[in-house]
Amino acid sequence: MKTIALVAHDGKKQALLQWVAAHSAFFADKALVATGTTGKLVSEVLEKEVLCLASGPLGGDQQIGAMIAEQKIDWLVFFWDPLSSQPHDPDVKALIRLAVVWNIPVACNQATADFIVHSSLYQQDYQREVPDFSVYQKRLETK
Ligand SMILES: O=C(CO)COP(=O)(O)O
Repeated sequence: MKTIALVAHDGKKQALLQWVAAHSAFFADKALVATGTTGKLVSEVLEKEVLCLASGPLGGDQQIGAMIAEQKIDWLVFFWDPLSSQPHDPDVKALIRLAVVWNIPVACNQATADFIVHSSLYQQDYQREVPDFSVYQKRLETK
């Protein structure tokens, strides 16, 4: 079963909930993980169990990042708010960075999230690339 992580900043929660509700059938056979407040709301909307981690500002983004590094998350939907500053901005960046490092699909807006849901590529068994850390090592050696 695929595991999807869902996260939304306050200014984007309504957009995420509307998107989730519009795709409720898609989520029927998916395991869901989310930051605290997002997870509670998604669970109410979908009437489905969601693993709710800590709230974002209290470490929830970092917890999801750790799960990505442990290869427990198949894709990330993160509706971050580009119009408000966040006290935990370093955590937000770190989460997006880990999604890129581990090459999981990451959607930061509804258009991209729709593409992922409808992607035929995603219907196939998605082959996750293991990051090549030798690149980082070489960079360190040339410093
Ligand atoms: O702040 C968040 C992500 O950076 C979201 O946290 P909540 O889901 O707890 O509101």
